[in-house]
Amino acid sequence: MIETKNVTKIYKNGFQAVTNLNLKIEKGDVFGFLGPNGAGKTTTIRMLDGLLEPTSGEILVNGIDIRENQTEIKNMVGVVPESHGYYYWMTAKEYLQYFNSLFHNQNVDDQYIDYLLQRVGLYEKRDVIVGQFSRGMKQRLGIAKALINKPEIIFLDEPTLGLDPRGQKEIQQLLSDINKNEKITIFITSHMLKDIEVMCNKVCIIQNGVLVEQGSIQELQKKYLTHYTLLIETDDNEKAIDVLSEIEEIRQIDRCNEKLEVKFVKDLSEEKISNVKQKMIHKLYESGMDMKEMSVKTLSMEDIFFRATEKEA
Ligand SMILES: Nc1ncnc2c1ncn2[C@@H]1O[C@H](COP(=O)(O)OP(=O)(O)OP(=O)(O)O)[C@@H](O)[C@H]1O
Repeated sequence: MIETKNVTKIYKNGFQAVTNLNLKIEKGDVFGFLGPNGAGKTTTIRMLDGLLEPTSGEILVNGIDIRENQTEIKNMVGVVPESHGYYYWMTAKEYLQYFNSLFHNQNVDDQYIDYLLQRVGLYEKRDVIVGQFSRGMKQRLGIAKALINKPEIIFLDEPTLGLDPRGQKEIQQLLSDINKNEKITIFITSHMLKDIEVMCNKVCIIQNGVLVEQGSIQELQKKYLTHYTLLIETDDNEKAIDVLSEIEEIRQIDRCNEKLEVKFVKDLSEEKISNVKQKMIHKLYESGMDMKEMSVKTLSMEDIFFRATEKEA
């Protein structure tokens, strides 16, 4: 749906914020765009939604170069405004009516505006001025604004910034619902890695304007968790370390709070992994111990982010 080919942005002062970026966002994705401060995320999102022109490279939306058919692109894309984009003296309803009037081709009626207000949970507040809205309410209104032209994709730059945990969860839920029910593709930048983990099926990590990783969260977990690792708990973890260390397929055992992190040697087949697990249970049992808990360790988005960005730093 959106593809960038070698997109580079050099600002007027000569600073190169983005270098040869190749992104691929498919229809239906919730695409998480991550990177440390100053990595080039806002620069990229502004180029994708047409607010900033790349210095070189191409941005294709459904195969169309965004420079070639700006009106069509404008109708396909919804942008959630940054906080300073709000019109404080308008009511929520007037605000949406105003943005609707900007889309001459595709004017929708008041009923749709009411529907949108309901969709984002602001119908009861439709006649309250935006200046009196909390941050979370403004963010929800921004999402309604992005949906006014019935877009195929919406862009959000840090949608949960400054929201309390409940507000963050509400926005996560709203965006996930919009993706599933309205089938809208979502492109999101966030430093809240939990947001990304909960919502996104695909992520891209950039650093210093250069792409470091792109793929599904599962693909990245597989890539960065090089050794199959179990988290186990026994009734005597110290003794268990001695007993399990005798198993040749176990490479390392570390204490991890109440648990033990048991790392297997690399490249074991599924069958072999299953055998090793049996061997562990058996050995513990022989030594008079019980396996109280056993689970497979997976990497969090935070683990992946740190590993991906420290490699390049
Ligand atoms: N108008 C500009 N002129 C020159 N340099 C700029 C301009 N805007 C941004 N930059 C620089 O480009 C780099 C990337 O900025 P950008 O805002 O895209 O990063 P970001 O990943 O969104 O950062 P953050 O997570 O802090 O929001 C930064 O070093 C920034 O200082």
